[in-house]
Amino acid sequence: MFTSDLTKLSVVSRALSQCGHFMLTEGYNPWDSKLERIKNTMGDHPDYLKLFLSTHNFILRGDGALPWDYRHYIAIMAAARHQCDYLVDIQKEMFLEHGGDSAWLQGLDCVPDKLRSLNEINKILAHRPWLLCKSHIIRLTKESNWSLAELVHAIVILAHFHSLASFVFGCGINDQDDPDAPVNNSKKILILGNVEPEVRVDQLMERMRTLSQREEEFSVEEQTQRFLRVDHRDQTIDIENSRVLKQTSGLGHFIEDTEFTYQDFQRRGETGDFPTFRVQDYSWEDHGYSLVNRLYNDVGNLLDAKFKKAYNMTYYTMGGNKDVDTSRFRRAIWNYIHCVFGIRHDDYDYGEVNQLLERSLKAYIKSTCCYPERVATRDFAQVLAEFEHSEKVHINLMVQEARMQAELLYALRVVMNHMK
Ligand SMILES: CC(C)C[C@H](N)C(=O)O
Repeated sequence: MFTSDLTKLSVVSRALSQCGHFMLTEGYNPWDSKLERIKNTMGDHPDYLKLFLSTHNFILRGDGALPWDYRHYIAIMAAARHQCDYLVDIQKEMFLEHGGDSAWLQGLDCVPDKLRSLNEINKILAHRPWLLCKSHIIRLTKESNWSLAELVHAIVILAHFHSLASFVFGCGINDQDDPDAPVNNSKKILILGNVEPEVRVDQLMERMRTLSQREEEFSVEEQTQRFLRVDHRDQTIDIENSRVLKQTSGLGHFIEDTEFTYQDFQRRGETGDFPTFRVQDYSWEDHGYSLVNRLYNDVGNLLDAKFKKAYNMTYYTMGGNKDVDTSRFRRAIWNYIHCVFGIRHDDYDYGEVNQLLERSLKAYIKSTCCYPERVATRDFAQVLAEFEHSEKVHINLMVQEARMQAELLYALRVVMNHMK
């Protein structure tokens, strides 16, 4: 074993012992060997890992409205939406270990109606969270007997496992043993076509410097156009994604309506039915955080710490360069992820996204967020050739957290409207 591996292992075990607080459940070790891959990959970023484990253990093991078998089954439903057999297998084991009825593992037809009724919001939150509306909440609470506390717990588990599936596929954890592994009987097609870097790291750093010296102001109209253009220029990303073979998932019994997938923001704009979500009107800090804390113990604090860490984390490095202020690059990534889910930060100049994120990086990020099951291990290896491995993992952590926050923002805004 190399010294760097040993160092990594010791930070991972330190992080684990520090969050033991949530793990002390009699005779229970949630970290079976399969989860080693996630821990080792996240172990590049030990401060983040610690916060991730605290939340993960809390939503599965801590105080909360839902019984344990429900928690694991909901996790299975969420991971199955993205065909993530790696996470589904782990959660199936845990479901059985905690007294779950093995008949339920035959599929949604065999679970109580209450659990099955979550299928609709699982699907919507995973692929088109902007479609969620009050009537979904009313149906679940009135017809299917969900209390709001139970429902918010379920929503947090769903969002957590959808975004964890993004991390698992984005970092190539699902098929780590064989990068060309056939997934669900079909061969993955690489999302990144030509992977020659379009922008070299030194050019990128130069662009960041230029942007930070600039003091241009744009009209509101121009700002809106820039937001709309971010994704418009990259319509081909979706076309390429739709070319990827339709997979016949072996997990189809845990989900319904398998054809329902992400729909591009731009196309949504054309129908005009779903306006942009403006963070100024409903933000995590001012609204989501306190609402989730109110309905589900203190989970808001855990989530908040994790979001902040993922957003602010920096080592001031970029592809072998030191002392680099990377904040503009990281902000462009975070805001681009929100943008693909139709979320806009009014005070941000979206022109920066197109200047700082090359097309292949956008394709990789968008696919990891919206179609994680189509991302192959080779995509991780090939994207951003000049960057360090740990920097690519860092980007995947941002994908995971920004995506989770986007899902929660849509869901919690609807819950708030329902409570008015
Ligand atoms: C995503 C990476 C380029 C982040 C960079 N290594 C930093 O420390 O800020």
